[in-house]
Amino acid sequence: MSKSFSFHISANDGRARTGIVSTPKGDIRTPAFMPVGTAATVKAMMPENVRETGADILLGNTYHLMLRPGAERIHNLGGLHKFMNWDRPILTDSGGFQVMSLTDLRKLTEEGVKFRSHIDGSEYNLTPERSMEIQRLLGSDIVMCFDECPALPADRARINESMQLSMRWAQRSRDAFGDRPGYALFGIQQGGLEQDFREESAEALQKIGFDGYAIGGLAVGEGQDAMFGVLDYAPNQLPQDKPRYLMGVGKPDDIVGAVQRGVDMFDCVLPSRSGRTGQALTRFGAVNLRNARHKDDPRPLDENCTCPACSNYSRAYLHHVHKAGEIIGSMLLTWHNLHYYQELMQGLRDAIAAGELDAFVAQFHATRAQGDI
Ligand SMILES: O=c1[nH]cnc2cc3nc(NCCN4CCOCC4)[nH]c3cc12
Ligand SMILES: [Zn+2]
Repeated sequence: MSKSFSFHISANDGRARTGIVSTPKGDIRTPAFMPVGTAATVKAMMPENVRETGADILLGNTYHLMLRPGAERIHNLGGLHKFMNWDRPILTDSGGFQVMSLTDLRKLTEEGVKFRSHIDGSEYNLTPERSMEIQRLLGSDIVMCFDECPALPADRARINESMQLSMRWAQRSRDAFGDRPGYALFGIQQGGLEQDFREESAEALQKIGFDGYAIGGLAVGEGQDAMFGVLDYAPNQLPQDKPRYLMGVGKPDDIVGAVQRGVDMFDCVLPSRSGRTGQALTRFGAVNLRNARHKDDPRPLDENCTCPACSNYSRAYLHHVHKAGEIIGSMLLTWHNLHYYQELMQGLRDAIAAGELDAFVAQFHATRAQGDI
């Protein structure tokens, strides 16, 4: 186990890279997908089973945990790893994005964001300094800067104003984080869909200096074409020897396209959230198990998948338990979806290492074009 935080790239294929992020809590194979453990749990999954799907790292949400059960409480109980029984790396977001997307009553100033809890209405004041303190109390291994992610569409003036604020907050986050060997602080690039603002943001972040760099401000409704348009240049604006993390992404084809463009780390609620709604994410694309066409189907969801859902149950059973609202329905499809995502990441890592990414991507799209039979 490494005592410090480091990133080693073992192979490149075009702009894509594969490697290892080493942390004192364990290694993270990249390209990596981080399951989202919002309220100290990856919903419907035991942590040992999340590990079984192949996850090296989880994401925790500062906003949710600060409201309930509280950062000081988790700290006093031994920290988030002990609290949720996950002893490998945890990345926590800074809370800013959730405040803006989950609360109505809020006030944004230079200082930070004042808001009322969506749970009990109590008032909070989240600043770069408080966000760093919360993530330290949680024991997060990779801490995210406190930033502002502007809602799109927004005019250039608004995007620039928001990016400049986020850069000032990045400096305050860096100053408040302090010197914590073994723990990492990632900066977050902003700038909307504007290449010049993103360049300016990347330069500002590099001047401050971070252990990794996230690409923020995307997956906020701009659509895949616009997102890929930004990814055609944004990863290259960031240091090539540090991890690049695309926040909130995404669907399997989003991830494949972003890996091709040089992104190393991902997080998204999609595989776990859709697992609870009866949507399976497979090699063939999305399959809605609530659809009546599965009612009498004795076949597995995917005969090539080795997850418990595909190994031991029929489509008919998955259809039944989702229609009946049985808890096992969420368990099985969440497990399958996370297993599929990790299998996709492993396939990408292997393809990059073998210099065969183009062939892998062609096969990925060809299989999806067949659709679900
Ligand atoms: O700039 C950002 N800064 C800090 N956190 C973020 C989180 C983010 N999450 C998304 N998109 C999430 C999209 N999800 C897709 C699945 O359904 C729920 C929403 N975009 C994001 C941007 C940022
Ligand atoms: Zn499966």
